[in-house]
Amino acid sequence: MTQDYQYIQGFGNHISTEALPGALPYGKNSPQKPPYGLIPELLSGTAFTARRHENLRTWLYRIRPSVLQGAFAPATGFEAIQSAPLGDDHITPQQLRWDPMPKPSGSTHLIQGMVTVAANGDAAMRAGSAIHLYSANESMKDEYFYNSDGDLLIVPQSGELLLKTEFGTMSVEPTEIAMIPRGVKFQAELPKGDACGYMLEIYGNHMILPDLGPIGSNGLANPRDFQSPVAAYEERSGDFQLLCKYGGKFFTAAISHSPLDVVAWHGNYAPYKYDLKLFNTINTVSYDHPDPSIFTVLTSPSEHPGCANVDFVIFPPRWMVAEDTFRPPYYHRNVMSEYMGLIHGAYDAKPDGGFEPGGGSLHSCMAAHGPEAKVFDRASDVELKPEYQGNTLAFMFESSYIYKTTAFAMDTPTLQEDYHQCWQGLKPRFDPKKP
Ligand SMILES: O=C(O)Cc1cc(O)ccc1O
Ligand SMILES: [Fe+2]
Repeated sequence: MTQDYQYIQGFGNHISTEALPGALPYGKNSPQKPPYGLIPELLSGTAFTARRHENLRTWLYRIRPSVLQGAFAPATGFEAIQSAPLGDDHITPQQLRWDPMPKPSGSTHLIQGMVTVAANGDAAMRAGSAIHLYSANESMKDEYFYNSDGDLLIVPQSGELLLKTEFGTMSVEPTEIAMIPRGVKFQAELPKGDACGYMLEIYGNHMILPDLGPIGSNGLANPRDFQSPVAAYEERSGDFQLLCKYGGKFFTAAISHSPLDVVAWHGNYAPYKYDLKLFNTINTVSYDHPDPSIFTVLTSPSEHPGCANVDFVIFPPRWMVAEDTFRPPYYHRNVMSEYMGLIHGAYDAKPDGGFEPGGGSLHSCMAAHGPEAKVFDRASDVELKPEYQGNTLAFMFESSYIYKTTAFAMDTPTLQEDYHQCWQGLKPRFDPKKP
């Protein structure tokens, strides 16, 4: 049975939470003698001087400050995790698609089970993003991890992850997503065995909810449905390892206590989770196929207003009612690069095999794509009635910057060499005599 964890509702809130009563100092951040002898520590997610509405920071009240750790040394065993800028060896304009990744053979925890598919921008410049897959079969026990290079958006495809963080514990399962902000230390346990899924590492701006414009004040992902953990701490001593990714490289430091020793915290920089089942899906009730930006859950803005560093978009269960319309996604070429994954069910542009749960596709800048040939034929002739697309949950990481793929992505046997064939049977219907 899934244990219930406690959460605080709301996106971007200034939260106060304490695992022991009175652990938060009253009315000030750094008293000389904080309650319970705790030590205040500030975790900044934006520059001190970031504009107020973008400023993210949290005060942590912990048993030991984070400086109590050994010296970092390079860590091995994480070579599959790559960071931008990637080399140019694997650049291709080709449409790419992959089968699900095989499960690891040996014992593998979450971080050991990560492999990078593509990345753009530059981690050191805090611009762009990386797309990783994970497949794990073991809980992290004596290892804790934090990422200096970006936030981690975790999209489970199978299995539960119990994310024990400095801020408290979150359980995430398929249809839910979790965000672990840059710098937050955590450990992933697997309460129900094997787990796999996708991860978006965001080097650029933190994700926010998209503006709703004429939609009005409600809709899409509603802020109240996001959940941050309540404070929880462990006091644990032993020979542990603090793993860190910094500037694209992995490092490890010895640590003789659990860094998850935060007894209370207050602030607006915190991990959160969200259940995609709660997404309020808005779509046409007349004609034509709206751009998929209508399904944006979260967006990491670039410095160019309206254009994302990277968007997280979903294709949730929904009614299709458009009249006199080719209902599947239109054929298109996009300046934005589109990586798609499938959490469960089938995707309407590629329902006939090849795009499987756990698999992925990449249509990078200007790569032609759209429904496979059979879908084109079917959707061009089908009688248009209201239709519920129930068994589906696909998603897209969509970025302004070209994704470069990794050696893994291009050499893995899961890469489908014949992907482009799915379009080649398409027969033009052009008849100059039939306007
Ligand atoms: O390429 C895709 O399948 C994603 C997508 C879906 C859609 O409904 C419209 C445009 C688009 O890029
Ligand atoms: Fe597309």
